[in-house]
Amino acid sequence: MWFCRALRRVAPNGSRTYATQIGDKKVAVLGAAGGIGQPLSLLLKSHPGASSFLSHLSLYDVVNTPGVAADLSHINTSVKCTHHTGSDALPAALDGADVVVIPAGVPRKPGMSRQDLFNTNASIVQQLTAGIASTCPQAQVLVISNPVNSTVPIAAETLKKAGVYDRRRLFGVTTLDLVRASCFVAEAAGKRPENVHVDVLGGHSGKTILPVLSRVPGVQLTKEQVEKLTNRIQFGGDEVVKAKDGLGSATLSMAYAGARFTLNLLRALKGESGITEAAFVESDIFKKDGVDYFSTQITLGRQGVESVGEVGPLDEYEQGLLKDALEDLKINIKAGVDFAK
Ligand SMILES: NC(=O)C1=CN([C@@H]2O[C@H](COP(=O)(O)OP(=O)(O)OC[C@H]3O[C@@H](n4cnc5c(N)ncnc54)[C@H](O)[C@@H]3O)[C@@H](O)[C@H]2O)C=CC1
Ligand SMILES: O=C([O-])CC(=O)C(=O)O
Repeated sequence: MWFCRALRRVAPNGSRTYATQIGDKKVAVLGAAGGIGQPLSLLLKSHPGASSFLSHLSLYDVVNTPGVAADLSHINTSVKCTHHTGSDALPAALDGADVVVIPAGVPRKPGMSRQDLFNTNASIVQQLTAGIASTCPQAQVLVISNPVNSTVPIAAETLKKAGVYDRRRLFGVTTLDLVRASCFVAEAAGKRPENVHVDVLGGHSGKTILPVLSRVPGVQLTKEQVEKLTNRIQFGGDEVVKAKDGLGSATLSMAYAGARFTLNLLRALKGESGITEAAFVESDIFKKDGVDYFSTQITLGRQGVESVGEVGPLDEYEQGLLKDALEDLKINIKAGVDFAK
């Protein structure tokens, strides 16, 4: 499993240890004091193998970072934690960062769509990406802030304006959709979630989320199950928003998903090969349809995106879902591009 795979070694006596290599990467978390930022930072600081590739966790927010950093710094791993509060402190937070993770912005309340967050979060992502462009233009940028289908194009346009855009270094984090899909499909099929992999393509909201349930290894589902599960995966975020009843959206599962993506990227940047994750990245697959960003499985490497995977075979039902996904994606992406211009 990803959490234990990183740099683990089995000693001759059978005990499990972690490589003693010292990490040299700096990760900046922007929005570090928030519902996602805090547990995400905890998972990065406390991961048993993290100090083998991570040396510095830089915690940035507009409020409360001293407390988060003081608290995390009492965890006995070698990852250094620093805190930076307010926009004047952004350059110091980003200085020398190899990876920047952005969970800054407002979450949904019941009755809202992710696109309803656009007015607030678009300018937050734009401002933070402009900071990245001027301070750490070579960094890998992981956008969590919603609506991801629009905030990723905003980040791309902002980096392009500054002349530092490289499609290999910008990701919209869609990992939570795959994590959820594993849970829901495993539950329906009577399997262990750890052993179920579901490809989820497209974007990160409603109908733009396209779970490929026709090719889950070792799982056969009825038509009725497929339709029910597809809807549950597409609207899984709403379940959490409803359950939290006004107190926000998914934070803990998102922190888990964000940490998984970040740690896998760090392993790839260090030179480990064959690491794949899904992410919403610039992709040529549907450019002919006016959709410049799309999530498929990608291979990660020393420069970030090494190669973008195919969509693969889809059955008739999934082809219908794809058509709907592309329609919505085109609108969401255009909204982001127009805003940034
Ligand atoms: N990509 C995905 O799968 C998911 C994305 N999200 C999104 O992540 C975002 C954050 O969610 P939560 O952590 O629950 O929200 P939150 O409100 O708990 O935390 C957000 C943090 O961002 C900070 N912030 C606001 N403006 C900022 C700025 N200009 N610079 C730096 N920090 C700033 C706030 O002070 C706060 O600490 C939301 O937009 C949410 O919709 C949530 C779950 C899953
Ligand atoms: O639903 C939301 O607003 C948060 C989110 O993106 C998710 O949980 O997938």
